[in-house]
Amino acid sequence: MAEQEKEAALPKKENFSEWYNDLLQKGEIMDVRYPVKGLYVWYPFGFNIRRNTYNIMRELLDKDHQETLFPLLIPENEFMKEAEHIKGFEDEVYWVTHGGTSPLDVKLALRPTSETAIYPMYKLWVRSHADLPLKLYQIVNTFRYETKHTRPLIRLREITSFKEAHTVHATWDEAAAQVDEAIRIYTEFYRRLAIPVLPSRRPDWDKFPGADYTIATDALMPDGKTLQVGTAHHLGANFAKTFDITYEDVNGEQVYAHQTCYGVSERSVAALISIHGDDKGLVIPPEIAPVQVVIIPIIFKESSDVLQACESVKNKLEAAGIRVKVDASEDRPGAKYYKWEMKGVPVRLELGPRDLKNNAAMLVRRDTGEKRQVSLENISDEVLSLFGAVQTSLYEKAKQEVEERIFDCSTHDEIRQKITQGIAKVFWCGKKECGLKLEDEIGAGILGIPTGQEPCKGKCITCGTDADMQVYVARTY
Ligand SMILES: Nc1ncnc2c1ncn2[C@@H]1O[C@H](COS(=O)(=O)NC(=O)[C@@H](N)CS)[C@@H](O)[C@H]1O
Ligand SMILES: [Zn+2]
Repeated sequence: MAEQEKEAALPKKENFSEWYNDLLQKGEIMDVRYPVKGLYVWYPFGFNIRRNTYNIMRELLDKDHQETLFPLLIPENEFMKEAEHIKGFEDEVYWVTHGGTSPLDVKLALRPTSETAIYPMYKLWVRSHADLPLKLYQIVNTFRYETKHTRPLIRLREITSFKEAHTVHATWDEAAAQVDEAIRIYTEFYRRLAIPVLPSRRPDWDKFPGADYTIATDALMPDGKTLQVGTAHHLGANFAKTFDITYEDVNGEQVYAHQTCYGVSERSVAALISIHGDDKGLVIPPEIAPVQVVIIPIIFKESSDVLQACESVKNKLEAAGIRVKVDASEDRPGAKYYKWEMKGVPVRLELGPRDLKNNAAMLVRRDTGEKRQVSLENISDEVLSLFGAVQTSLYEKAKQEVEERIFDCSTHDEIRQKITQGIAKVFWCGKKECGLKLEDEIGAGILGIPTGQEPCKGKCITCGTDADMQVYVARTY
């Protein structure tokens, strides 16, 4: 990568938008200079974070899903089969109309999501109840001609890391259970990234096109807006009827299957950068950090024994499976601290001649800045247990920040005021006109009905009749 040119300092995190955009560059996550709007380029360091992040997703899914890969191009006749789905995507889909200079007889959609690529094949693959449940996923790029403000990692026109799972079940209830399982998997996936998420059922007017209902997981970003970081949809038999996906049940009857689909994108990386980062730059949870420990030799005149000691500590840590780097470059130690703090390396070890004598090092924790002398005796165990402590501390800190920014509100003014900081919880009777009226009143959306909510009693904020649920209201990305 080009030398760290002397550039302006990273903006303070409280100027979240500028901080975020600048950090993508300074943290070598994504280069936004690609000459097509909404398309961005992963730096190798950022791509390494993406790889570690999606390895966790694969670990969780591979327990009872299988990964596969479907074509990118979808023929118009397939894409246009499911009416709701078309309505939801017709303004966003990119079309390929030519092969070379010859026009195609059937124009081809670039997948915005893959239902209409996969389900014609599911029709061929699903024959009997013995084939069910079928649980496949793929991690691909998808294309959506987003007309709202595009943003790297948050709203792209080429979604580079679209993990989409598509499952087929014998009954509506089994598909419903799978939607719950998908949300459980996402909640665990985000816990591993030290990100607390809020699962909620989207209001019907906000569900996925062609779905019976949608449950989403939202993360609360530092600017008080929520980011939809994962969604699970119960598709009922809607697509099965459109694509004729039936199976022979135990009585030899042909029965329509019931389906789900659930997706996560690189918004997962956007959320971890945004929630854990600070004024010095990235703070990366150890499990997904490309470099987990950086060793900085503190060299005076004589250097070989210090460098040797750094190398032996590196070998020791690597033997314990830790991703380590010794920065023996010509930079001053201070410049090195700045660089690796910007890149969010969880642990720094400073090793000088004095430390050699005591077989010790100065250990600096990136997330809290805490510095302490540690013995090099069992440095690997020390560092590994510290990783656990950092993970827990990042998660607890983020969880507390969310809990402090969910507010019970009973008036429109209160909601308007509180959603500048976070999420409002208001009573709603569940009637659509009340919900839409509320959204118009405050100029923000009903995020959803929190899943697993305790029964509660109150008055609908719009019509004043009895309400037994409180919904989240928030500004969203
Ligand atoms: N333009 C975009 N840029 C980045 N991420 C996006 C974009 N659009 C959607 N996402 C992410 O992708 C997830 C799944 O997208 S979705 O439309 O909600 N659902 C589907 O497409 C279903 N087929 C499940 S895979 C969303 O929850 C959101 O986190
Ligand atoms: Zn009402």
